[in-house]
Amino acid sequence: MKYTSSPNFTHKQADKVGVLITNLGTPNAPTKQALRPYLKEFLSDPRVVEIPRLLWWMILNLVILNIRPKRSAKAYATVWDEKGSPLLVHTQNQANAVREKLQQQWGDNIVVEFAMRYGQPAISDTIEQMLQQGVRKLVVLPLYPQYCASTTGSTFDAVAADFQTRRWIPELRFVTQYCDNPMFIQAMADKIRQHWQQHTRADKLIFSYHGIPKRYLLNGDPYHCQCYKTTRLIAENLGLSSSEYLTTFQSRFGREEWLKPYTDHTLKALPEQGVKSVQIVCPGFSADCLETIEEIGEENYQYFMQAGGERYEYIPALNSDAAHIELIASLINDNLHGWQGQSDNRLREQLAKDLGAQK
Ligand SMILES: C=CC1=C(C)c2cc3[nH]c(cc4nc(cc5[nH]c(cc1n2)c(C)c5CCC(=O)O)C(CCC(=O)O)=C4C)c(C)c3C=C
Ligand SMILES: [Fe+2]
Ligand SMILES: [Fe+2]
Repeated sequence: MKYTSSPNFTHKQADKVGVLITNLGTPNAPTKQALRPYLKEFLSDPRVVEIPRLLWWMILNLVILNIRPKRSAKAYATVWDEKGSPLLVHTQNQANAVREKLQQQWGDNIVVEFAMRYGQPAISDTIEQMLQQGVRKLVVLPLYPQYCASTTGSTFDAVAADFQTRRWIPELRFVTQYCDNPMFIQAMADKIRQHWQQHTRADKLIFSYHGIPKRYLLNGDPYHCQCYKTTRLIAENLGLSSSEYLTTFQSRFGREEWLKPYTDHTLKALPEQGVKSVQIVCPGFSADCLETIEEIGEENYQYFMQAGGERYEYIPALNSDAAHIELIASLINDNLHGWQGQSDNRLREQLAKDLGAQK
């Protein structure tokens, strides 16, 4: 059979609304053996590395996958704890909290799950599980505040690839970005204010976002623009003047030029310019992960201090903060219009009765 069917379907089954929260994904363990398949899946995605396939296949398989797994495993080992990868743990906690909140509001006709674009739990397995529970309307919310083809676009590809295999696809709503959502901006600004209250302010506030190749921006990706918009709105909310903050881009991969200014270069240069204390915040990451805990919290801390810096603080991601859960629930509620009512289910119940009566 070309298309998968819906074997458990009965006419009596109530239609459910599904909410699928996604993030990037993480290896199963901080080991070379676990890093290899994870990096292979991630870096084979043509949305992530836009290089002619044959050339990239050779570079990836003959060079990168022989070097990077060991190096990355070492980095992951520094952030891993007894519960596992921070990204997985935070995403799981976010989904649990959002589920509790939305089910209080809408009852158990709403199904909330999370999945990862790469690794587990996989998007297609999770969609399958949700459809088995009777989900006929699906909201997908990738937890990337700024749209990027490599992350958000790729998540859409994974959902679409799953649908291509199905006979009966659900209704779909897909959130592409929330870089300027007032609740997001407020939550980020409040997080920074709370940090200031506990630690006082530093000379500069640095907004560091994950980079992408500059070529993607020149080819029309809105990510760079949306990162700057997020920074501007948070800075306005905090009443900062332009000399009090900077936007930078971290986590370069490969040799080509990425979005500038680079976070590491900036931090190495600031002490010489008289900036001895900095606070770093990463509004592109909805959960703390390797790139914030290790790269910003440890690696870049070393660069700044070794260059003559005196004080360096990382302000954590929103993770499962109450304001973040409120924001996520609100983004979902914005996408439930016309879906939350009981009318569909009443119609279905009526239909089931009618069919019963015909027998
Ligand atoms: C937040 C948005 C992200 C963008 C944009 C992004 C682009 C991007 N990333 C790579 C390569 C790697 N990224 C890695 C880790 C990683 N990346 C993001 C987010 C974005 N990436 C997150 C949240 C994480 C952390 C995952 C975790 O498990 O904690 C890695 C793996 C680690 C390593 O080996 O360094 C790679 C590789 C590219 C090429 C890219 C291009 C657009
Ligand atoms: Fe990345
Ligand atoms: Fe990194």
